[in-house]
Amino acid sequence: MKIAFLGPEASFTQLTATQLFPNEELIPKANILDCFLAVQNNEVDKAVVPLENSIEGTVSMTLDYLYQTPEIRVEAEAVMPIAHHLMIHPNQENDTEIEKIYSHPQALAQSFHFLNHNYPEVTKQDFTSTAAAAKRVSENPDRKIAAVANKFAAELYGLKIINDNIHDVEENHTRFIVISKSDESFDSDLNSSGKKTGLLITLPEDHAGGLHQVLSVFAWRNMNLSKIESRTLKTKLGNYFFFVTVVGDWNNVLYINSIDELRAIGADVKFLGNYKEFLLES
Ligand SMILES: O=C(O)C(=O)Cc1ccccc1
Repeated sequence: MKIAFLGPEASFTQLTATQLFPNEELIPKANILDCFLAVQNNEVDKAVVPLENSIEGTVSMTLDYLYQTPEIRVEAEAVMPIAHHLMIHPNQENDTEIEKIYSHPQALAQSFHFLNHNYPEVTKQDFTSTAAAAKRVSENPDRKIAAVANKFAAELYGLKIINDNIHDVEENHTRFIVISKSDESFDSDLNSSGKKTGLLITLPEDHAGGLHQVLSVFAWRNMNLSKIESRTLKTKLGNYFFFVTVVGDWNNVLYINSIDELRAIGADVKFLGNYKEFLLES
């Protein structure tokens, strides 16, 4: 089986994909869209992409492509502890005046206060992943640049860690999803905290109590929501869709009928799947 992931090697997504799929062929992709396209074009069977972080929140690209690619579903979630380190090329002295710091925007945001306090004048530049940033630093031994990435990236790309554990909140976790076109969910012996269901909901038309009506479909059935996030529909300022997750199995008629009731009140619903949440170790 082929599994795409947000690469290159030693990205946090690869660490996650390796734990979920230790015996499968893992294929690095340059960005999150390419992971979705690889699944859509049947180049791979599944892909692993980041969905949200406990400090920085949702990875909006992932939500957007879930919405924009109707045939793609979610097979599993995996939550992984995240530690960021600042690293430079070993040719550079430890006290080098760093001129630029590269990383994934989520990693720069998760380390914002540290970087702002210790490297206030240094330009921060977004990269497609932490590992891509580390790789770029390794390819430029003469430049005064640094990357925010994990310790495996430091090791793989031969970089020297000059500040470790620079994430602003010690408790830092990222949730990843496994996407595919399959209706089946992914199972494994890994630690799991249980099942949940992902839904994408668009409200009928703007009217008072519209969102309340949608939420009441879940409330009277005693369905517990663990996340609700609005995201722009990109049609017009002020138009949104909602990403909702419901705790538990999807095996009783009350839960199953909730989709019909949502559609009956005029909402558009995409069922992303009923899947396990796995808890990984770094
Ligand atoms: O950039 C990476 O290595 C990723 O896999 C995305 C990411 C970035 C920051 C925290 C968790 C995941």
